[in-house]
Amino acid sequence: MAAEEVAGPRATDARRVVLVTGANSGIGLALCERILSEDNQIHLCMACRNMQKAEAAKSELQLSHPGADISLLKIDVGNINSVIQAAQEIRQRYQHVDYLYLNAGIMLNPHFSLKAFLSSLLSRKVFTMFQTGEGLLTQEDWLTDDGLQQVFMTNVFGHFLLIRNLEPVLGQAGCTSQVVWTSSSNARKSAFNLTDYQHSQGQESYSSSKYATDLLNVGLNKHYNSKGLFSSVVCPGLVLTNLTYGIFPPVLWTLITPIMWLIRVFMNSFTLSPYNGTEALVWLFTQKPESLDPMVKYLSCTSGFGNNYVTSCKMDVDVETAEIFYQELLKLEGKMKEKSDVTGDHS
Ligand SMILES: NC(=O)C1=CN([C@@H]2O[C@H](COP(=O)(O)OP(=O)(O)OC[C@H]3O[C@@H](n4cnc5c(N)ncnc54)[C@H](OP(=O)(O)O)[C@@H]3O)[C@@H](O)[C@H]2O)C=CC1
Ligand SMILES: CC(C)=CCC[C@@H](C)[C@H]1CC[C@H]2C3=C(CC[C@]12C)[C@@]1(C)CCC(=O)[C@@H](C)[C@@H]1CC3
Repeated sequence: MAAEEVAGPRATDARRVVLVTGANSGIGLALCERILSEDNQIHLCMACRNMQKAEAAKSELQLSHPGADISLLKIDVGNINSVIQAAQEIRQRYQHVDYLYLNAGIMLNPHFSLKAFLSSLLSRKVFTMFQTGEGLLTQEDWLTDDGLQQVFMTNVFGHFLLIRNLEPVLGQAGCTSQVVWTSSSNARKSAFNLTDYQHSQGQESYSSSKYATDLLNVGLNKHYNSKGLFSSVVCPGLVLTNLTYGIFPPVLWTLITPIMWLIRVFMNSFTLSPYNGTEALVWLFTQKPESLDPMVKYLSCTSGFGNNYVTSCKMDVDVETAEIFYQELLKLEGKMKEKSDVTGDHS
């Protein structure tokens, strides 16, 4: 194992540990950069699935923050064994994880509906459409090797398993931990179904997974606040990253950038750059977790003049549904554990 992989704060070390999933690009990488600027005394753990990309991102950060204490961790949140192994590694490395940014996420092969776009453009729904993307996108989805829906596994369940397996290092007496999910304003109740929470039937797996994230946030706060673990959800706004380059190619986004700057005069959700998009995530880093509202989503916003700020909006979730969903996830966790025990798959 490389020296940097065993490095990390020990029992006597007062440095705060910040772990970010999907840290090698887009919002995750910008978040790492901004958190190091906020506090250069932290220990940053970049949790990524591709170690080559992770090394490149780490080198980039060390150029802008020489001397920063950064380590890498391999995790594929779309794979159960990888999550369990990564959690084991984290428990060995750290006594306590102070911030857990659950940011890795995917939208598989999105299809844009020009017809829906044009009809919304001429309707009263135009603002909602630009803010949430509602009705404009459908996506594909497929099964993982574990037999779960890929988008659900990556965006929701892999991260849930990570939290469950990190219990010993999250939220200890007198020492809280904060979990921050990169959710989305694209989360929609009507795209989510408790009887098909993996979204195997529909074509809006992304909306469904982000709504599931919002529900899970409520469930986690209910079950873990008393243990010192606090969870929040954030929407970074529309940000140009590899995720949005799956909708249109970069050149097309570049061509419509002046239009998007114009839209931003009327809509604060067009944050556009990863730096702007991380505003709410960085703001949460500076907040007392006990003061946060589990029923709201924190939104990164950028004004027409390019100033960043944070707002919040009440989520369309109810505690009963959140609890039922939470129990479903526990059942699924048990089922997957049983399956791996039966197959003897402990790799
Ligand atoms: N861009 C936007 O407008 C918005 C994005 N978001 C959310 O922000 C988050 C970050 O996305 P964004 O920065 O835009 O997109 P990027 O594609 O740039 O970043 C996604 C990150 O997640 C990683 N990732 C994907 N799948 C896995 C996996 N199975 N295991 C581990 N890591 C994985 C990617 O790694 P790799 O490089 O190896 O693929 C990458 O580092 C996502 O959760 C997304 O849903 C929310 C609202 C708006
Ligand atoms: C700006 C112009 C003239 C055209 C772009 C139209 C759409 C491609 C665009 C409008 C609103 C966008 C949007 C998203 C993707 C691209 C749009 C649909 C998201 C769904 C991307 C991922 C998210 O998580 C959401 C927060 C975004 C919401 C807005």
